[in-house]
Amino acid sequence: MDIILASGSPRRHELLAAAQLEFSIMSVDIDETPHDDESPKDYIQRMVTTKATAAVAKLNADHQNNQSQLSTFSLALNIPFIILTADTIGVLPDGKTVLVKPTDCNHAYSMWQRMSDKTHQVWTAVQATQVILTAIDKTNSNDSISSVDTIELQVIWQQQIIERTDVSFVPLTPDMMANYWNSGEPADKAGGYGIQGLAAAWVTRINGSYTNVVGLPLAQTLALINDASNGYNNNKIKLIS
Ligand SMILES: Cc1cn([C@H]2C[C@H](O)[C@@H](COP(=O)(O)OP(=O)(O)OP(=O)(O)O)O2)c(=O)[nH]c1=O
Repeated sequence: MDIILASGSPRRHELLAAAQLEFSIMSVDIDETPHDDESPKDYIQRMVTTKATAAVAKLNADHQNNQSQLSTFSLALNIPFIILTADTIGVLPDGKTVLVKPTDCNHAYSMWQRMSDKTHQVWTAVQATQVILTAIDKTNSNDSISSVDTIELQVIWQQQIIERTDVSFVPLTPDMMANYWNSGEPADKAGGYGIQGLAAAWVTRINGSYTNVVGLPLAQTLALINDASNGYNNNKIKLIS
């Protein structure tokens, strides 16, 4: 089943490629600001759902404007495919504080000081959204002239997983934090660090999936993709709308 990874994360591209899966890539741009007092679970589920909705809307809009990425993805009518979206956050030991990408140096320092010499968690949510390209009859019942059928993506199934990994840090000194910020690596990463990069020196141990920390729990994502493919093939999936 064709897969579109709706993500701008180079780490996610690399991880899915490591699974030797064929997939296409598109990016979506959404507001990732957490709501006040939003729980980590509510936030991360909202993120992957919003990214999936934005991806479907972008593909439909491009198609309507005849700039169809659908043709780019050579998607066929009535053949389902999967849109994968993901979101990674840090969660402090209080179980409530969400750690996203740092807005600036001070924000990074404030997160790191609360992670220093402690164990936090990294959560990644992944959503598989199965869509199908269908011809929609837009006949207007108020007049006898039916408009030309249009082709639209319809969601027929979606499922989310959330994977959690414990990550323990060494005590962080001001020099360690300053040097790391100046490396430029923290800017585009949840919690302001990359375990696969220079921050590997900060990690004493993890408990759980390593790829989940990097941004895509690979074994679990492959199981989700299989669920979607097998579900459709075994006619377990009914059209949602
Ligand atoms: C904790 C951690 C996060 N990250 C990255 C993974 C994600 O790319 C990023 C979390 O931000 P996300 O918003 O999850 O992802 P993104 O904005 O990079 O990409 P998109 O929303 O388009 O899918 O942090 C690492 O690379 N290494 C790490 O150790």
